[in-house]
Amino acid sequence: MKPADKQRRLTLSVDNLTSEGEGVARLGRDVYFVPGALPGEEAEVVLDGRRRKVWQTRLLNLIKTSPDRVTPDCPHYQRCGGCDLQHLAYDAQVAFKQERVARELSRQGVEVPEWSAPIVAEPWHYRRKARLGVRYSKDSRENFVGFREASSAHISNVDRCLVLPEHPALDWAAWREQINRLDARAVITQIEAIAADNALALVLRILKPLSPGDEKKLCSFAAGLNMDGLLPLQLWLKSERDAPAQLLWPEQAEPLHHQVDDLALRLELSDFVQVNGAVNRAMVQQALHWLQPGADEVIWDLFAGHGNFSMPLAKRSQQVLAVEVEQSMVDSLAAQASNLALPLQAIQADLSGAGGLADLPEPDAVLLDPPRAGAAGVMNELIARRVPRILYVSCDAATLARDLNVLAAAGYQVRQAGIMDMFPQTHHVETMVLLERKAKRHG
Ligand SMILES: C[S@@+](CC[C@H](N)C(=O)[O-])C[C@H]1O[C@@H](n2cnc3c(N)ncnc32)[C@H](O)[C@@H]1O
Repeated sequence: MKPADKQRRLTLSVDNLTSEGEGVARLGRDVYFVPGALPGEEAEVVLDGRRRKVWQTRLLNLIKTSPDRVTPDCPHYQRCGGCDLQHLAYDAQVAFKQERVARELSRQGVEVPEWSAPIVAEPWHYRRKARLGVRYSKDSRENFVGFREASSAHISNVDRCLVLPEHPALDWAAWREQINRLDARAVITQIEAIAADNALALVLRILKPLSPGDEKKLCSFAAGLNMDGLLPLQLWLKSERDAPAQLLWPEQAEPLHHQVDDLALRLELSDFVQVNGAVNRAMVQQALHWLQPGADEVIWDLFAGHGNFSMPLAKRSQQVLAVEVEQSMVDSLAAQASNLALPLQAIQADLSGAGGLADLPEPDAVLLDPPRAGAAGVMNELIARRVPRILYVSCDAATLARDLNVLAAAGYQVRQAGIMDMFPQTHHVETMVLLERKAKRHG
């Protein structure tokens, strides 16, 4: 890009959104991405570089606005890298996500007979797990507590995050002040919040052990944040990435759990947990309803985590095999199933290949819920085993479409599909698809 281009201002008509929620405009043969602009809007922009034949731009001014535009509620919206769709009305966010997943599947030639109604819940204060960065600036002698900025690795201060639960212990301005009072103000690098159903755990990452004086200050701060009628607080310290966290306050803490399908599922601090409790509960119910696990059936739950799907499945079926790569989740899932005398076997295996599945008994149905990279490593095994029903839960529409395309080529048909708005105010979307193996025609 020539220096003169960098100054170039243009007026563009936005007619679409990228899968990341950025506006798309076309002028002649050129394509422009306009972050922050919506379809139907006319935007004055300045060019910001060219990547893979697409012009990146910076929005200067809106000449015409969309009726779907709303004023973002969060004062940190422009800088925080988190909620990138706050300028779009909530109903329109859901419609955009639905349209985007449908487009992705249809581009891969995957036919969906009918889309179920999206699963939605409260669009704010839904997030039960988040990690905030903490940084001490020697120059200004102040602490920053917040999220990483959208366009850099900087931590910008956040006072309150509107997608986290409303709780005094999640007042980051108060934490900033508190950390500034500690001798160890430069030693704390991160705060992780985990809002379970029975307690709110905050885990402070520290580079060095705290002095007894600092520990005392933190304990009395935590005690002041613990109020009747609110989730009880737990304060933990974690010194190294793989070291277990140590409880600092109170002296004893209840194990964390969250409610799914009448089960209080045990949650360890490091476990993966679906971030939106209400959407998760509805998602698990929909999965059970669509998959219809039979009492005499063998079900595989692949990428099982801490048993979000496999424990409810094990209440209904003869045998559930839950496969997960993280040994800690496998161990705690096995212990829980055994305590409740549920017919669940937890198996540690890396599913980037299908080796771990070779010795498992034939499944009547398989539920899989992989990370964003998808489940390419297990597709051939599912096809070779001629699994009759497959329920695929995905947080990435592109890898979902890729994997469904492989299953469709092997004779699977989509029976039901629907999106779940697990991450309101962001462009992220969760999708559930039920597939069945087509019966072979005879004669
Ligand atoms: C999207 S989470 C779903 C977890 C669980 N189904 C739930 O609903 O909470 C994906 C899970 O896959 C696990 N995972 C990631 N890569 C894996 C791999 N290569 N093999 C097996 N499990 C893997 C992660 O540890 C995580 O628990």
